[in-house]
Amino acid sequence: MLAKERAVALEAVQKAMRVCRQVYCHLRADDTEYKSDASPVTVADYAVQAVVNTVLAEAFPDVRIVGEEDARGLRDTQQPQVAHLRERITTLANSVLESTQTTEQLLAAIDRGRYEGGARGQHWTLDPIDGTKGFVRGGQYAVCLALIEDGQVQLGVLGCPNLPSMGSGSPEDGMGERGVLFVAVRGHGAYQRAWKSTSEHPIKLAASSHTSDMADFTDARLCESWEAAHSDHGTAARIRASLGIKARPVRLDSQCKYGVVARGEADIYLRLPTRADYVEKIWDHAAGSLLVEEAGARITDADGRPLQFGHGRYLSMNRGIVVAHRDRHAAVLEAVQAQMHG
Ligand SMILES: Nc1ncnc2c1ncn2[C@@H]1O[C@H](COP(=O)(O)O)[C@@H](O)[C@H]1OP(=O)(O)O
Ligand SMILES: [Mg+2]
Ligand SMILES: [Mg+2]
Ligand SMILES: [Mg+2]
Repeated sequence: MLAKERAVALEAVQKAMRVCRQVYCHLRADDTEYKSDASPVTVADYAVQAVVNTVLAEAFPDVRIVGEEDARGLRDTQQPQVAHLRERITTLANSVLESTQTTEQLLAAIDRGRYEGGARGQHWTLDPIDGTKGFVRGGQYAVCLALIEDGQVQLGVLGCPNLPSMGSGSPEDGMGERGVLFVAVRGHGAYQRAWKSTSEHPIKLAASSHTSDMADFTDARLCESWEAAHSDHGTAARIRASLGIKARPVRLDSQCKYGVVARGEADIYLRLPTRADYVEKIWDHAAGSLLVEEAGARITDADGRPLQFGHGRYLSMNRGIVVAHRDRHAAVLEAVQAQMHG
């Protein structure tokens, strides 16, 4: 069951987490730049994509990768900031790679992520740091790697360096031992494991239906994006009220939200469109979508359709995300549709 792909993906994400830990809360002003869509990208995003793509290419020489970042902005060495970024990326990536790579080799590795994806065959998708805003702000973030075959996610690995291990404090409050690795293989369950050593026994995960009474959502816990620009918090509040949910929402950056649903710490994840022109990217959801499915939850878009990963780099056939335990999903979706189209 994809034993080699699983082992290589875990090794790549563990190395990536070590890069993130070196930079997290130690970002320098010139470690971050802003892309044409005004979204941030840091030396860690680039270094992680270089590391993961290098590890994948060593194991699978003709590997195809749909990665969020590319090296176009890193080639004009006349720019002082570009020279700084190249130097930091090279130092960070080589601090975790087995064999030292030149800057040019690392930029070429970053650019291995330019595959366009599609409905046939096998490719990986990587968000080197999902929730870069959270990473820069000191919140949650995740390294997200998935293997897609004929448009269906078969393997997902989420590295969450700042998420508390099970039950040791809330993801929001910064207490307790931190750092977990989630892994799921289609048909073989969802697991959480320690991220530093692979020896510790993995914990099998199960999403929560939160109460046996299927009609009662009073004690349900809902998670959503920290960033109000990324998910419609107002409509989500109306949906919570219509379901009778009492608790305030847990707001977290990144695909960590899939992890807390998979391990039963949240019951519902809603991601409601804020802009008509925004299309979700496959790297923002592939790994987490399999994790929650293998933990017993159901994931659809806001129209109740399965996520479609076979249309290239974007989830162009889907709008919004609705995740809940498979026995609760229909009732949650009904409440979503009533508020979105009511
Ligand atoms: N308008 C938007 N709607 C949904 N997601 C968005 C929007 N703008 C950015 N994002 C993406 O949200 C992701 C983080 O999710 P979360 O808010 O749950 O932490 C980022 O990958 C970011 O993509 P990008 O990095 O391209 O800006
Ligand atoms: Mg980004
Ligand atoms: Mg992302
Ligand atoms: Mg990203």
